[in-house]
Amino acid sequence: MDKLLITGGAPLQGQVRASGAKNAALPILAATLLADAPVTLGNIPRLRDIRTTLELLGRMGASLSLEDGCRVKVQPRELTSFAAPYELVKTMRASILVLGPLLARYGQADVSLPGGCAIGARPVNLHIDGLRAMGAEIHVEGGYIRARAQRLHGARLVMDLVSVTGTENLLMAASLADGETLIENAAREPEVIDLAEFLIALGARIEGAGTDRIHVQGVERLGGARYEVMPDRIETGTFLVGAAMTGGCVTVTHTRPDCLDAVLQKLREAGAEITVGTDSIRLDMQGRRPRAVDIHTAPHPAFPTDMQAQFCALNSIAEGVGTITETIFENRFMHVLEMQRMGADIRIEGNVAICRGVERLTAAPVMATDLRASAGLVLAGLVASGETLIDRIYHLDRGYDNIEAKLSSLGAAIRRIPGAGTGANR
Ligand SMILES: CC(=O)N[C@H]1[C@@H](OP(=O)(O)OP(=O)(O)OC[C@H]2O[C@@H](n3ccc(=O)[nH]c3=O)[C@H](O)[C@@H]2O)O[C@H](CO)[C@@H](O)[C@@H]1O
Ligand SMILES: C=C(OP(=O)(O)O)C(=O)O
Repeated sequence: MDKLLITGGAPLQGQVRASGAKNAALPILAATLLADAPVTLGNIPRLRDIRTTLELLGRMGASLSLEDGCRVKVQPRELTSFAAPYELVKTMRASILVLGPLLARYGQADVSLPGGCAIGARPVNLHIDGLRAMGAEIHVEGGYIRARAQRLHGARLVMDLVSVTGTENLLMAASLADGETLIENAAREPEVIDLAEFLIALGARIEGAGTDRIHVQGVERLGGARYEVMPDRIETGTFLVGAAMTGGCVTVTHTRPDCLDAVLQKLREAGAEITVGTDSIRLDMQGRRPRAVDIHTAPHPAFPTDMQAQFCALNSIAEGVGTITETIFENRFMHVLEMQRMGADIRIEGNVAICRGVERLTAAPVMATDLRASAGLVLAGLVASGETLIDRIYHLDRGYDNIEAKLSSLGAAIRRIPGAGTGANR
């Protein structure tokens, strides 16, 4: 297994380009199952989850080709399999996203219960309940969701709680269902809007994406389209936090400032000077130490849980005390234990982490436990004195496009140490 070795101390300086968003690219790739004409997708990030998804769709019989590393061409073809097998999707949460499209277009799906980051129980009851309300027969047995439907029909779906992939699955299914669907208490995440815009480009009739009430009028067929995936707001935010923690100055280009309001607000509170352009964000810390901030994660447009670990890292070296309240996932403080090993003064009380900033973290061997925990540890390593060795970075490779090259280009001393049989990890 590959590891990352980071020598802390260098301020991040310069310009870095945001990649396409993992959490938009994955549902959009799943949605190509709905199209009956060629699709070309641009701005696909180079990530392990993307490769897994391409392999999954390929094994089902879909014809996909990856060009220049970031463009995917899909030719319409009848599928030969409607299964997402456990051995392939066990590492990836987003595999659940093929359920809605397979049912809506082919009337059958056998999808392994998804894996992904171990940050909580993460049930998929809302996906299943919604599809049942649209006429599907669904059994969960042997770790698989086995679903069948003649043709899905529209329904009024009231989501018990806000679910991003739940909303996305139901949105895709409703696009080809018979009649009208209303999704109430829908997720408002920008990635849901991106998926809706892609579906609309294919010919879907969707109104209200980005609000908590999405209205879909099912159509008979969906055609082809060319579409550019939105930039990754979480990757963008991660680089900005890195700049804030190291007292540096970084401009992230090819990004979407409008999707990062809550994060930018917290960075300003931490003392950063932020300049927003049309598609760029510049953060200048002018060598200052950040001030600790209070964070409360919640569905968009509130503060994203996927930025929580990075702000935990920031608070760990900030001036003062900051509390972090995690309301989305019940087990998303795994990074705290590792940061404590680096000298962070963080106490966990239920779903609140109370961080008292220390002057300096000290390097230690640490273990990445999930994707954003890994990102938090990388940021901690950038400011720790000495050499931090991060193990199990396959989590990081699921969601960050070449993070060590991008951070190196900003002046960080970071390098990958290939493990035995390497290359396969990335
Ligand atoms: C691939 C992808 O886009 N992943 C993102 C997506 O995950 P994901 O879509 O899995 O997260 P959800 O929005 O569904 O989860 C929110 C909460 O709802 C619960 N829940 C969800 C579905 C369900 O059927 N039943 C249920 O109880 C979950 O356990 C969690 O506590 O949104 C999360 C919340 O912004 C992000 O952290 C993930 O990066
Ligand atoms: C939790 C995440 O990913 P996933 O839902 O794919 O596990 C994430 O992107 O932070």
